Amino acid sequence: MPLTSVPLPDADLAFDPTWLDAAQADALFAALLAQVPWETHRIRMFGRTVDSPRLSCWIGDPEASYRYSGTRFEPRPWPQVLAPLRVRLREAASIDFNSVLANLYRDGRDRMGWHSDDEPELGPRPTIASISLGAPRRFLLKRRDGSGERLALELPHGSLLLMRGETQRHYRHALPPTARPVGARINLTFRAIRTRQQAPAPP
Ligand SMILES: O=C(O)CCC(=O)C(=O)O
Ligand SMILES: [Fe+2]
Repeated sequence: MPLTSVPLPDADLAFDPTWLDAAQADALFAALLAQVPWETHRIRMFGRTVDSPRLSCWIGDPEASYRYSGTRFEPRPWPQVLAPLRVRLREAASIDFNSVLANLYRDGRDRMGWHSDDEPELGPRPTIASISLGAPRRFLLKRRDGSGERLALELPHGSLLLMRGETQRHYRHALPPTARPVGARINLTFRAIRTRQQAPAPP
């Protein structure tokens, strides 16, 4: 299926529920589960540093280090299985993604709280390409201005969601826990990090 635009005011979302076919998605899920050095990231929440309620791994080109939630992450090298995906995404989104945050939600208790992907390294209008594998989970977007504008999207195995333009500026997103018995889910959020060489000169 082609990427189709998802209507949401002042956001720019494009979605393809079957971007990867089932066989590709199955193979990728199994390879990532086995090969990625999954770890518990420490994140800052309400002034305290706590364990993130999921497993993660920051992967990228050597210069693509990233600071989020008060911690600096040096990238792990790209696993082989992600190389063709990176090429295909570059064509689909016209962006040369140099890094990816991989997340493993072990079961329905693992989750991600409300946030925007608005770190300065991402630039003012970042494109983020989010691939979901494994158990389908609900992804929520909520407008930051308190107007109540919101959207829920079910992200199935093999789907691709692009968040572009002003989406991060106007919306937060979250992956809530679920009481339903669900299996593991892997999410890959490809990002283009501005490296020191590309950063604009200070005034
Ligand atoms: O798991 C997801 O679908 C979203 C993850 C996310 O928003 C993030 O890692 O920044
Ligand atoms: Fe995010």
